[in-house]
Parts: sequence; structure tokens; C-alpha cells
Amino acid sequence: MNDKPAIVWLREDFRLADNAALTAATQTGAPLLLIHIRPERPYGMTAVDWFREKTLAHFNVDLRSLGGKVHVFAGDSARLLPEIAARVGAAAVFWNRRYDPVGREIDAGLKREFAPCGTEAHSFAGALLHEPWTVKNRVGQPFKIFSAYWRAACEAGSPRPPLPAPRELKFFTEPVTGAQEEQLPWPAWTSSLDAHHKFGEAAAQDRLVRFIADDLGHYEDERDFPDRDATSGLSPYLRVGQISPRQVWNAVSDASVNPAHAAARAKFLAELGWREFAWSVLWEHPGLADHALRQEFEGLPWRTDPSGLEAWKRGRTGYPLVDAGMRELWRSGVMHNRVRMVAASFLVKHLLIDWRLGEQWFAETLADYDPASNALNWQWCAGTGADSAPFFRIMNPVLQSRKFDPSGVYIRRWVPELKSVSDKDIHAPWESPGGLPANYPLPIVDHAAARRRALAAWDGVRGGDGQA
Ligand SMILES: Cc1cc2nc3c(=O)[nH]c(=O)nc-3n(C[C@H](O)[C@H](O)[C@H](O)COP(=O)(O)OP(=O)(O)OC[C@H]3O[C@@H](n4cnc5c(N)ncnc54)[C@H](O)[C@@H]3O)c2cc1C
Repeated sequence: MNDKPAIVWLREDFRLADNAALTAATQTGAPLLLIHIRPERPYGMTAVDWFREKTLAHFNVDLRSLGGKVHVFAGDSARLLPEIAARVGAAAVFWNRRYDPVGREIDAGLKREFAPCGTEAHSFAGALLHEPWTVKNRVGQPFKIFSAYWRAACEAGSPRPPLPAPRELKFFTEPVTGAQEEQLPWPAWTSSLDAHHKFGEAAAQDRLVRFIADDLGHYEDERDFPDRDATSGLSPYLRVGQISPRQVWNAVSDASVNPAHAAARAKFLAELGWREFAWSVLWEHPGLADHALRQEFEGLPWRTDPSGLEAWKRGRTGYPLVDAGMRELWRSGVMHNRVRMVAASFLVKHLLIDWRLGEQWFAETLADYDPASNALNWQWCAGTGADSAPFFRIMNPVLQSRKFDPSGVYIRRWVPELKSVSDKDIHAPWESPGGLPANYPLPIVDHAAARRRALAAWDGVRGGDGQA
């Protein structure tokens, strides 16, 4: 028995089950000191910060019933973690790895700092199915194309089964100085988000079980329709680690699915694969959110258009599907994937506004924001990434709306001004015989003209040899 505590540093892994760091710390027999270090937030809370804080609060409720809690600190973790470890005389520190450029540098520095002090620092895989540096092509290079990446990842074998939650947790009970209030005051803008989310490990598991039972079988056919609740809704839980990708992978792989639906299962697992691919690309390109992967796009003549950007952010572009998506984002902290694509394409191609400004807005407002998936998908939509939709493929927001929200159910949910417009006219209400409803704007840009402008800009970058 060892009375020096083992510190478990929780970052994006607020769960008891399949938490390799927690399990390993438990196995030492030392009393556990669970800590979380809030980063300094000079610009205030973002939506994913809000989701993480809510998650932490719920995790603490679960822990209290087991006699423990997460001690919360705030500040620079590179300085604080060694201080806390020294203060409590920790025998060892455990964490699950993170892969963002800043986080991985801090963690590597901490390991170097702990080594000579006799405090063991142990890190584990937890947030991904495959460590981002492990899936490589035959000559040891990272993949640039998703399909090749995913084939290789699948050939590497199934991820190991998830770990059970530790049967018994013994907590460090001495007072720990310097800890903060567990809960921060919520900014006013977060109040509308609450109604759209449930928190806690049990809620995440429940969502997974319901998705498998009700939606997995028709995932492939229905996932693109924002008017249906046909996707898993797991992304915020995955983001803050209330559920692990291994738990999702194994539950979906083991579920008994009608053989006719095997393709739906494969499609869903491949979407988890996109998440993996995004992290592997970020691992290789730490500047993914700042620099176009295709260099030539750095020369694209982006427009400076503050009022266009503001109309896009507020859902006032006059294109109902784009506006519905942007308002869904603001009010709920999430947006359906198909609509994310249409809204992103609209900003980049119709308004010719730099994709980085859209990436930043999503980073502030998405409850599932992660630096890999967000940057990769923005580069995909902008055509600037390695395996992206080509720039000249410009989504028509009206046709997308007619195809994927045919009766306007999704639009009416988020754009109440259009409630009484007919199903036929709701996609382009400015053409409605009844006239445009009061308070809803005319399109801020004409589709055909915007398309021509975008193609001309792209042609300039390509030296005039482009195809439209
Ligand atoms: C411009 C843009 C920005 C995006 N930003 C983010 C982001 O910051 N964080 C984020 O998690 N996803 C992002 N996505 C991807 C995708 O929209 C969301 O993962 C998805 O909408 C989440 O809903 P779901 O959990 O119901 O997904 P499901 O369809 O149920 O998919 C299951 C899981 O697979 C993963 N996944 C699905 N699609 C993608 C994808 N295209 N790229 C990466 N992973 C995917 C997610 O982890 C998701 O939870 C972005 C997409 C676009 C077009």
C-alpha cells in the first residue's frame, strides 16, 4: 500500500469506463487525486468550453456518489502540474494523450521536467482509435487521401475492446491547496444551449444505445437530411471524452444489424474514420487551421466584407438553408453536417471570404469544436485541403435545400419568419408569389453572379487554365 497519491490529470476524458489513465492509476493501489486544470481564457468561454464545464459538473456528481471529486485548478498547466505534484508529494502522474500542437508540446515538456524529480509521468491512448503517427503508407509516409488512410487503418486490425470502469476507487482525502471553485458562472449566451444537450457518461451511453437501436440501419440513406434525427449526435461527447471512440466502435461493430444494413454500419464507422484522419493530418500539419494545405490557394483574392460576414454569422444571408444552419449553431452549439458543408461553402465561395474566418467562428460557437475536424473540414469545403472537394464545385444553396430539406421542416425549425411560406417556395422565398415575409432579408448575393466571381478568382490562382 502506498499513501502518496497518484494524480490523474483529466483533460478531455471525463469518464470512468475505458479511461486508460484512470485504470492504470487505480492499479497502483495509491489513493487517487483527480485534477483538471482550466486553461487561462483571456477571451472568455467558447461553446466547447461551456460543454466541457457542464461535463465536469456532471462527472463530479457521479464521483461524489463514489466518495471523490475532481479538484479544479486554473492557469498554466506547465507550471501548475509540477507544483501540485510537489505539494501533495505525488508518486506518479497519469494522463490520456492529447494531440493538438500546443497540448502535445506542454505534455512533452512536463515529461522531461518530471523525469529527474522521481515523479513518474505515464501517458496513454484514449481519445482516438489509432495513435495519429501510426497509420502510414508502405514507405512510411502519412496518407493524404482519406480512402487510402481508412483502408490502411482498418487493415491494421480492430481497436482493442474498451476497458471496464474500475471496480473500486480510493481517493486522496488530504486537503489540496490552490483548487478553484468547481463551477464557473455561466455567460448569458449559454442559456439557449442547455435545452439541446444532456450531459454525463450515462447520457452519452444512452445516446449511443438509442442510435444503434433506432438509426444505425438507415444511417447511410438518411444522414444527409437535416430534418431527420438520423445521425448519432455523439460529437460533443466524443470531444470532451464522455464517451471514447473505442466504446462507440465496439458497440457499433458488435450490434446485431440486419445484413442488408451492413453498408450503413460501414458508413458510420468510416465517419469515425474521418475524425481519426483529421487528427492524423493535424499531427503532420500543426498549422492546419492557419495555412492552406494547397499552397496556391494562399494567393486567392479573398474579399474583406464585414457586413457579409456578420450576415452569415447571424443567419441573415437570405438563403434559408444557410440561415437555418447558422441559427441552429448559435442557439444549440451544433449544426447538421450537410448544412455545415453548405454554410461553409457559401462563406468561402459565394461571399469569397477567407475560410479561416469561418473556421474561427465555428471554433467559438461549436460545442463539438475540435481543432482537427474543424480545420480539416473547412479546408475540405474551401477546396484548399489535400483530399478536398475541388474549388470549382460550388454548392447551390437552393438546390441543396430542395434536395435535403424538401418540405422545409428544418428551415422552419430555425427560421420562424418563413413558417407560413409553402414547401415549394421556402427554398427561395424571394421568388414566392406571396412576396418575401416581413423581417426576412433578400439574398445578400446573387447565386449566379457569386459563382462567376468565385470561378474567376480561382481561375486567377490557377493561371487561367481552370475548368468550370
Ligand atoms: C465546416 C465543418 C466543420 C466541422 N467541424 C467539426 C468540429 O469542429 N468537430 C467535429 O467533431 N466535427 C466537425 N465537423 C464534422 C461533422 O459535421 C460533425 O462531426 C457531425 O456533424 C457531428 O454529428 P454526429 O455526431 O451526429 O455525426 P455522425 O454522423 O453520427 O458521425 C459519427 C461521428 O463521426 C465523426 N464525424 C462525422 N463526420 C465527420 C467529419 N466530416 N469529419 C470528422 N469527423 C466526423 C464525429 O466524431 C461524429 O460524432 C465539421 C464539418 C464541417 C463541414
